[in-house]
Amino acid sequence: MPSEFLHALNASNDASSTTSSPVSASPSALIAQALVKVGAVRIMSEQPFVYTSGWASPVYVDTRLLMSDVALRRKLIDIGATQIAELVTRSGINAIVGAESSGIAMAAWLADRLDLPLLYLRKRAMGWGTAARLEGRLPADARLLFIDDVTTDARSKIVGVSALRGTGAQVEDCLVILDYAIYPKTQARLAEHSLNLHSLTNWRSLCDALRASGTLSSDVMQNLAAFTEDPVRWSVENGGVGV
Ligand SMILES: O=P(O)(O)OC[C@H]1O[C@H](OP(=O)(O)OP(=O)(O)O)[C@H](O)[C@@H]1O
Ligand SMILES: O=C(O)c1cc(=O)[nH]c(=O)[nH]1
Repeated sequence: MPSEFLHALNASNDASSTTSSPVSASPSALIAQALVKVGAVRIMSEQPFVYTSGWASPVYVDTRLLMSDVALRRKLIDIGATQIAELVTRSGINAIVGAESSGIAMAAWLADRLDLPLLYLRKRAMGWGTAARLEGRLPADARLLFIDDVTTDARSKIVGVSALRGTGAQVEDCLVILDYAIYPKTQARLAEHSLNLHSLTNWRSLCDALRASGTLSSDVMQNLAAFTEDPVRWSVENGGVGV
């Protein structure tokens, strides 16, 4: 992560920065506002962010900041639990798996709220056998919901879900806090692996929340618009990967 960035909005302990949300705001808009409010949306100043996957981007969303704000975290869990409760019942999901590292806290809170067993999936194996990346105990006839913080192109979700399926568990659903939902071929990639991606918010909702915050200059807004329009081209032109 580059050292220079500006926070998109003041941190949440600045009570004067609190803005009321319209009663009709969608869950996606509410989560986006919470991320902006907690200062989780970082916009590049000089150097682009380069994600672990190699994409260069003008934005980095640190959803982990929500962990430390009790009121916003509760709002996140309320919305997340409401959104997935029906899916859990309908699909017979009987355990939740968090992705190391940023998915674990969210997975734990949701598992607790929904009275479901919790496991987490390591990035690398520690131990032996098909469950070497998995911590916790799978229930019988495991049917899992995989939870992570963010998705760009979904490649790491597919790798994670393949590992989970290798244990014999059924996994058809994945939940993230933020799905950028602008990277090409993501839907086709998910469909090819029979994986449904559910998200609590997306980049377009975040853009709306950023715009409403009134903190970004027109140059920054233009740069974000170019990224939104073509994130692959933006990445390549700024030293990141293109596929
Ligand atoms: O490939 P995608 O599905 O689009 O998702 C991108 C993943 O990359 C990041 O995690 P990272 O590997 O940096 O791990 P972290 O959770 O430890 O930050 C991010 O938190 C997502 O988990
Ligand atoms: O893809 C990533 O690595 C990534 C992007 C982002 O905005 N936030 C994050 O935590 N990870």
